[in-house]
Amino acid sequence: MAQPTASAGRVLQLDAVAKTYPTVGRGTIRAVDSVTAEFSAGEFVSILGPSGCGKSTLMMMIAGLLLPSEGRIVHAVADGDENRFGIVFQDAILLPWRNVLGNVELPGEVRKVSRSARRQKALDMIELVGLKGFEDKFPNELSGGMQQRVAIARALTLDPSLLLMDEPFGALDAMTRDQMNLELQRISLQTGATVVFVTHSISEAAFLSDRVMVMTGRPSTVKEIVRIDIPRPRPIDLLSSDLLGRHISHIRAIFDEGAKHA
Ligand SMILES: Nc1ncnc2c1ncn2[C@@H]1O[C@H](COP(=O)(O)OP(=O)(O)OP(=O)(O)O)[C@@H](O)[C@H]1O
Repeated sequence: MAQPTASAGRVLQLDAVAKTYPTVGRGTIRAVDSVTAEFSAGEFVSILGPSGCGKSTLMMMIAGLLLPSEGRIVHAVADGDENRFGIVFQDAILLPWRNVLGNVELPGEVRKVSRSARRQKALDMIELVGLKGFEDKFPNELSGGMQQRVAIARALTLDPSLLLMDEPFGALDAMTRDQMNLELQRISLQTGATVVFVTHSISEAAFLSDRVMVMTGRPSTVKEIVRIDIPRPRPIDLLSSDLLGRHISHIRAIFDEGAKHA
């Protein structure tokens, strides 16, 4: 039977997606409730919501790692294209016994990409994330920010059309986080990948995104989608500008209202 495809120009559609978890002896937990949204090619969209509202659950469903209880998720890419996602989590989750090059080459190895092709791609991605010269280092020789760069390089190595990032910079200090935001902006524009980015940080979401999906408290649904109509790339000092400040205040008001929904 033919699979449904996303409408023209869309790489991803969520139609009334919901998730209810069973629990042991305590009934069920409704984590996500009727989320409907569309994502266009090359867009950077943040999912912003209070702690525990169901952001990771939504992300896992988009990645196909968890089935929705209701609704449907439609990807525009051909069915069976296993390279469509790159995923980056809060922890870099690198293999400690492999060096940077070995970690970045791993997805190519798993997919049986030829040795020379996967090595060249890994070297290109290592350069893209600013780690040229660190190919032989092991994870324990790298800072948290550098480890996350390796995780991003690894996620990009199969040319995903969709990059899913679940609080990738949540564990980093503020200055490293600003720097990583700039790097991610550059990388996303350079690769043209659609990025879906989960964060708790209103300013990070506003700075990086074309659109910010503000979620309510649990069960999480879309409170409002805010468009940030400032051309990308954006300089880091935009963070202290009135222009972005107005967007941040607007999002904060929606966020505070949505959190009460819990
Ligand atoms: N496998 C599971 N079984 C039962 N409940 C779960 C499961 N996974 C998540 N939950 C519950 O679903 C709710 C949403 O969890 P989720 O991790 O998606 O939220 P989140 O917004 O990503 O949280 P955080 O902001 O803390 O990262 C939480 O109440 C959580 O306890």
